[in-house]
Amino acid sequence: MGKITFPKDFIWGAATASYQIEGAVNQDGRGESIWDRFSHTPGKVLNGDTGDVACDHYNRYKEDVQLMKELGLKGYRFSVAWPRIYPQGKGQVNQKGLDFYNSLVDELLKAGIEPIVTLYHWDLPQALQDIGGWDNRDVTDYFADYAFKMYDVLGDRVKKWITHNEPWVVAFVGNAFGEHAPGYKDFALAVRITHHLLLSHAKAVQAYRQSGNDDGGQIGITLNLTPVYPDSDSPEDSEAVQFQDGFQNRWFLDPVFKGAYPEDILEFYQEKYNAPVIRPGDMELIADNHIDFLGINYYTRAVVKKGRESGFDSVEHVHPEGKYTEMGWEVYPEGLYDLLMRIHRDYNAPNIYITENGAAFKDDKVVDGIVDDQDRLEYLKSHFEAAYRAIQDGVNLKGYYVWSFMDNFEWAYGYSKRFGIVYVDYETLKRTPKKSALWYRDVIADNGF
Ligand SMILES: CO[C@H](O)c1c[n+]2c([nH]1)[C@H](O)[C@@H](O)[C@H](O)[C@H]2CO
Repeated sequence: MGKITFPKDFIWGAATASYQIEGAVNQDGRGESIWDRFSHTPGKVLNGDTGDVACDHYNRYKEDVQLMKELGLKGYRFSVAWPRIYPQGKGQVNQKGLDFYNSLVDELLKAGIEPIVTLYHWDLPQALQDIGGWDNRDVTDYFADYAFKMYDVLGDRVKKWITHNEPWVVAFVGNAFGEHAPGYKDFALAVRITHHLLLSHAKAVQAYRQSGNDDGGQIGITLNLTPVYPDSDSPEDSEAVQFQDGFQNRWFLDPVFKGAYPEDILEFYQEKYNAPVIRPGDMELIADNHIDFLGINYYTRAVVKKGRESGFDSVEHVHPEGKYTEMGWEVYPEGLYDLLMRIHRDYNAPNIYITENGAAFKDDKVVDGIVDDQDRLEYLKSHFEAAYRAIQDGVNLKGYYVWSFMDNFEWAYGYSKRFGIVYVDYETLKRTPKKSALWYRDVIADNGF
């Protein structure tokens, strides 16, 4: 592909999340989160790593924003730690927590960087988990109250909001697979939680419309969407694709855009798990609170075939020959094009932002003190090209936030996986742009490559 130039005002950014970078977990009145509890539980996180210090962004944010400015970032996606605002999840507000995010937003605006704020990126206040967490329907109201507080405090300057980051991961990885906080292995619980997450999303959108701070503002949700391909053209493999696409993608896309769960998956869940628990009015609330944009986190595709067991959910993942990242995820930029075109075609999405895309690689080659992450540079370049093709074919893609601005706490993998375009030395906490960051700086300056 020759030189490409993205649309004027395309937002080139980078993304992070509170628990993964902030550290300072006991500073300035922050309450405990489910990730504090989970990471401090032996055996849950590789090497016993925790987010206690992470990148110490809470104390180094001015330095980090300065580095973002030097790289020329147009946008920065970060999340608010709910336990910094409401240490008990509700009730007493922690002013020092509000002060931090107020100051961070001011630093970003001074640097000419537009903030896009995620309200929930997995660090639920432990006090709410102690009363059932997302399985307790009351938590949907506590989330809306927390959201309203953030709109009130930051809404005059923050004009792009994301209610949830990846409700599928929150529900299933944390409550069905047991690999994330709070660590349950109960599929029916996970299905119930998906409904409460979507309900809380709708209530947070409603709160935004009522906040009086939504003038010129936009609110959306970020979904981890994975295009699914069949291993063969057999009817069995097509059925496996139908389930996997429904389980991972349509279960969230349909309610958000069409106000109803996909019939095939709903029927399957009701029969097998007697879930979700939907009250009268719930679907109308979800249907009536439209989003202004969809955030898409894209990393890789899925290739599936019918599994050995019987049943709609009998799916086996296939791993084709090709290049893989350190997470074992196939490098498949075409999947981003196919996904964007599908969302455009099937859901007529309003504005779309890629709210996360990036890769973990070994980062073990250093030239003149700079990590020579050519593999990450090429990963990003090929995905930018796929995004560009989608824009040329009519997709309303308005921005791209690379995951991640800097190396950080990679959940159950701890600090063993590096996604950053900026290298973090965890001994000294020194930040050093990698080759990919210096290349990205030029892409941003030229609005293309
Ligand atoms: C299939 O990947 C998921 O969509 C996904 C990947 N990632 C995510 N979601 C999370 O939003 C980030 O907090 C992770 O650090 C990041 C890298 O693992």
